[in-house]
Amino acid sequence: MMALEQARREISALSALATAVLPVEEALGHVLAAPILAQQDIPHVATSAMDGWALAAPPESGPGVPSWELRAETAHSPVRQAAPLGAGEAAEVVTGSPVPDGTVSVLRTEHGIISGRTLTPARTSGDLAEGRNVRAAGTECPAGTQLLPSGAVLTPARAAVAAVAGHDRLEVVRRPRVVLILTGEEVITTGIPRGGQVRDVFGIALPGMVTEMGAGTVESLRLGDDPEMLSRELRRITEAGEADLVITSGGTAHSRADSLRPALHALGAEILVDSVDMRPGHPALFARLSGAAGTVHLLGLPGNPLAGFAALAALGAPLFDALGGVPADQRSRALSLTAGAPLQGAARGVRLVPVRSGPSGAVPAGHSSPHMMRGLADSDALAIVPQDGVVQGEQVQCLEIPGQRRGGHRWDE
Ligand SMILES: Nc1nc2c(c(=O)[nH]1)N[C@H]1C(S)=C(S)[C@@H](COP(=O)(O)OP(=O)(O)OC[C@H]3O[C@@H](n4cnc5c(N)ncnc54)[C@H](O)[C@@H]3O)O[C@H]1N2
Ligand code: MOO
Repeated sequence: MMALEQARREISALSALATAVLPVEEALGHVLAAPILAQQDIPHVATSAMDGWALAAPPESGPGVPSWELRAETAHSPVRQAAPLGAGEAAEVVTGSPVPDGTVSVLRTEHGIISGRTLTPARTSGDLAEGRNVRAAGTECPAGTQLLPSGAVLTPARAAVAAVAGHDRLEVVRRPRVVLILTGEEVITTGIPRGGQVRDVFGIALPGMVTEMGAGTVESLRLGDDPEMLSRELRRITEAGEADLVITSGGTAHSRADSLRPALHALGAEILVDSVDMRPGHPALFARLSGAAGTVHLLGLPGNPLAGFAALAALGAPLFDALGGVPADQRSRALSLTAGAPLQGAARGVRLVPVRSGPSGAVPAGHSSPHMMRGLADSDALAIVPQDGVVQGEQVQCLEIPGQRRGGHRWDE
C-alpha cells in the first residue's frame, strides 16, 4: 500500500512518449516539443487599421485644414501594396491592406470629405497625427521572437498564434493511445438493471474523461471476470504495440472473482503501485507490461463507481501529464480550496471527498459512498482530506474531476 502523494510522484516521473511532427490542426491539445518562433516580423508589412485613405505628408498650403489629392488608382486590394505616395497624395485603403510607402497616417472614411479628386479631413479628425491608424511592421513582435515555449499545451488560441507566425506543422509529444477494458459479468450497457445487474458507469464516462485528460485515441473492450481471457487480451495488446496505456475497470480486489491481479501475475507484469492509501479507491494499481513492441502501462480502477473515478482523478492526471510531455514541475497539479464545512478524514490514509462550492467554500456533495455516483455528479472537485480531517475555513488540496469543469458549480458565486 503506497501513500497517495508517493504514488502520484512515482507516476509523474514516467518519461514522455516520443515526439511527432503534425499539421497544426492535428497538433491541437498536444504538448509542444519545441518552441514556436515568429518566422518574420508580425505584422510583416505596415497595414491600415481602418477603411479610409492613406495620407502622404500634408501638402504645403495656407492656414486651415490642408487637402490631399486623391490618386485615381485605388489601393482596394487587401494583398497588393500600392505604389508609393507622392507629395500631397492620398490613396484609398481598406482595413488590413498594406499601406503605400510614404504613408504618414490613415484617415478613416467617416472623417473625410471628397469633392472631385480633393480629399479634405474633417476639422476635428485626429487621424492626421503621424502613425495614426497604421499598424507598423513588427509591432506585435520582430522575427525570431519566441511566441510559445516548449512544454506549452497547444490550445486553440495557441494554434492560432502558431498559424499567424507562418507554421504549418509543429513538433509535439505524441498523446497516449488508450484501450479501456471494462470487466464484470454483471455489467449491462442498456436498459434497467435487474437482479444482480448494474448499469455500466465506466464505458459511458471514461472515454470523455480520458480524452479531456489528454488521450489521443480511445478504444473500449468488454470482458467478463475470467483472468485468462484478460491476460490473453493484455498480451495481444502488448505484442501488437497498439496502445500506450490500458485502463481497466473492476476486478482489482483480492477475491476469487477478481481477475486483474492474477492476469498481471501470469504476464509477469511489473506492479509499480500496488494499492494506494486512499478511501475510496484503495485497490487501484499501476503496472508496466513489456513486450517486443515496447512498453504498455496499465492503470487498474476499482469497480465501485466512485472508487474508480476517484482513482482516475488521483492517478490518471499525473499519468496523462507525464506520458503527454507536460513539464515535470506541472504534472501533479492540485487546487487549493477553502473548506466551507468540516471535512472528516478516514481511519487511515487520505479520504477523497466529492465537494461542491457553497457560499463559504467547498462543502461535501453528499451521496459519496464508494458505490454511489450522485455525489460525484454534483461536485466540482475531490478534496484530499488527511486523516485528522479539515476544519471549516482551512485550505484543502483538491483534485479536478475530469470532464466536470464545464458542468460544475462556479467557485466565484
Ligand atoms: N474482502 C474485501 N472485499 C472488498 C475489499 C476489500 O478490501 N476486501 N475492497 C472493497 C473495495 S474498497 C472496492 S473499491 C472493491 C473493488 O472492487 P473490484 O475492483 O474488484 O471491482 P468488482 O468486484 O469487479 O466490482 C465492485 C463493484 O463495482 C461494480 N462495478 C464493476 N464494474 C462496474 C461498471 N462498469 N459500472 C458500474 N458498476 C460496476 C460491481 O458490480 C460491484 O458492485 O472491492 C471491495 N471489496
Ligand atoms: O476503493 Mo473502495 O472504497 O474504496 O470502494
